Parts: sequence; C-alpha cells; structure tokens
Amino acid sequence: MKKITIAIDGFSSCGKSTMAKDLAREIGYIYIDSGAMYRAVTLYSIENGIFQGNQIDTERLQKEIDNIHISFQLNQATGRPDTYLNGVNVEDKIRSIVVSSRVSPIAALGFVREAMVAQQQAMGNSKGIVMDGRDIGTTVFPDAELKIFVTATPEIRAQRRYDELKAKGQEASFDEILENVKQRDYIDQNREVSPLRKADDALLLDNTNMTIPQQKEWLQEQFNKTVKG
Ligand SMILES: Nc1ncnc2c1ncn2[C@@H]1O[C@H](COP(=O)(O)OP(=O)(O)OP(=O)(O)O)[C@@H](O)[C@H]1O
Ligand SMILES: Nc1ccn([C@@H]2O[C@H](COP(=O)(O)O)[C@@H](O)[C@H]2O)c(=O)n1
Repeated sequence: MKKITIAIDGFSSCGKSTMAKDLAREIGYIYIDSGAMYRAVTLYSIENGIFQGNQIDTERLQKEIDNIHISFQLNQATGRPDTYLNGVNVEDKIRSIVVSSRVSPIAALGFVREAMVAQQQAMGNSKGIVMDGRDIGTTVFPDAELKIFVTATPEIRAQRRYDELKAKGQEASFDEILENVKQRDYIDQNREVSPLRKADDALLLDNTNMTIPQQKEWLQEQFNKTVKG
C-alpha cells in the first residue's frame, strides 16, 4: 500500500505523542516527536550557558546551531524512540519541568525553527511517517495526506501530565504544570514564525472526555479512511 504522511498538531500535553506513537507502531510507520528536537536545543542552551535566567544568547546559539545534532534511537525496553543530543541519550532530561519552562522561547527563534524544520522535512521525504508538533500540518508537511489538530482543556492536560510525573516518582506541583501548559500555549500561538494554529484542512479532535483507547481507535479510523477512501 502507498505510504502517506501524517501530521498531528495541537496544544501541549493533550495526547498527541501517545496517539502518534501508537498509530505509527500499528501501521509500521516512523514516528518523530518534533517537540523533542526543540527540547534538545533548549537543554543544549541551558547546559552550555546560552540560556541563563531569562536571557538567551541568540548570537552564540545561532553560531552553534549546526553543532547541535539530534537523533532518535529505538529503546528496546519501552518500544519507543529515545532522543539523543550529540550522541548522548537525553530522553529523561528533556522532559524535566526546567526544560518545559524554557522551551517555548527557544522554539520561537526563527533560525532555530529553520534548522529543525529542514531536519524534519529530510526525515519525512520518503513518507511513511507520523510526526507530531505545533507546525507540522502548516509548515513542515503542508501537503500531508492526513492532518489532525488535537485539543483538550488546560486543566485536563495539566492533570494528565501531573499523573504521569507522579507515576514516575517525580516531584510535581499541579499549579506549576497548569501554569506551564498555559504559558507554552500562549507563546506557541503568538510567536511570529509558524505560530500554533489548525491547518485549514486538518481534522479537529477534542479529546477532553476521551480515553486513550478511544482516541487511538478514532485515529486509526481516520487513517483507514484516508488510505482506503
Ligand atoms: N485521552 C487521554 N486520557 C488520559 N490521559 C491521556 C490521554 N491521552 C494522553 N494521555 C496522557 O497524557 C499525558 C500527555 O500525553 P502526551 O505526552 O501524549 O501529550 P503531547 O500532546 O504529546 O504532549 P507535549 O506536546 O507536551 O509533548 C501522558 O501521560 C499520556 O499518557
Ligand atoms: N513542531 C513543534 C514542536 C514543538 N514546539 C515547541 O516545543 C515545545 C515542546 O514541545 P512538546 O511537544 O514536547 O510539548 C512546545 O511547547 C513548542 O514551544 C514547536 O514550536 N514546534
């Protein structure tokens, strides 16, 4: 069967990667978490003193952007791809609240987006890919055959993230997570370059009252309709 490109965009912590990973595994497609790439650039900036306090040394980051190599490798234990920054597995570090609270200003920089989008487009040039993010259906793959835009209330998204961190035994405050979710949504929707918005031809999914199996089934149905007509 001819392979297609699937773009899943939407607000933070609404379940995009959960759906995208499950679908990719079911249909044998590559899965790419584009947010992990922006998170890896943010981690690099923090660890190398480029992002200190609220200040980003954009001149230095621009000079060093070509030295930031991001790749993904399947983790046999989880069955999911882990993110590598310059050859080091940073999967856990990039999910920390420290990175979450600083990623959106980094992702708003035009030269950072240009570098990431070029890598993402190269990853998808043979199709057979499910990519999730904020601008996949609008900028990275505007010709994707299947585009989904996911949303849910900020409170339910924060609760899901809180439950996830708690289950992992990580310290978390519900209010801090809710604030982070709202702040990222605001920056992502209001930045100048590729702001978060639903592509005109994307299908809207509000999963506030859906379970993981229900949204998985819904997505599989949309895929079947797209490929089989
Ligand atoms: N329908 C759902 N009901 C309950 N929990 C869900 C649902 N969908 C996803 N989750 C859980 O919510 C959390 C966030 O999901 P996920 O990481 O897939 O979101 P995301 O949109 O990819 O987030 P981000 O954009 O921040 O990377 C995870 O713990 C996931 O297991
Ligand atoms: N295509 C994308 C993907 C992500 N971002 C920015 O990265 C942040 C982290 O992404 P998560 O999916 O892991 O939450 C996100 O808040 C955006 O600021 C982006 O700009 N474009």
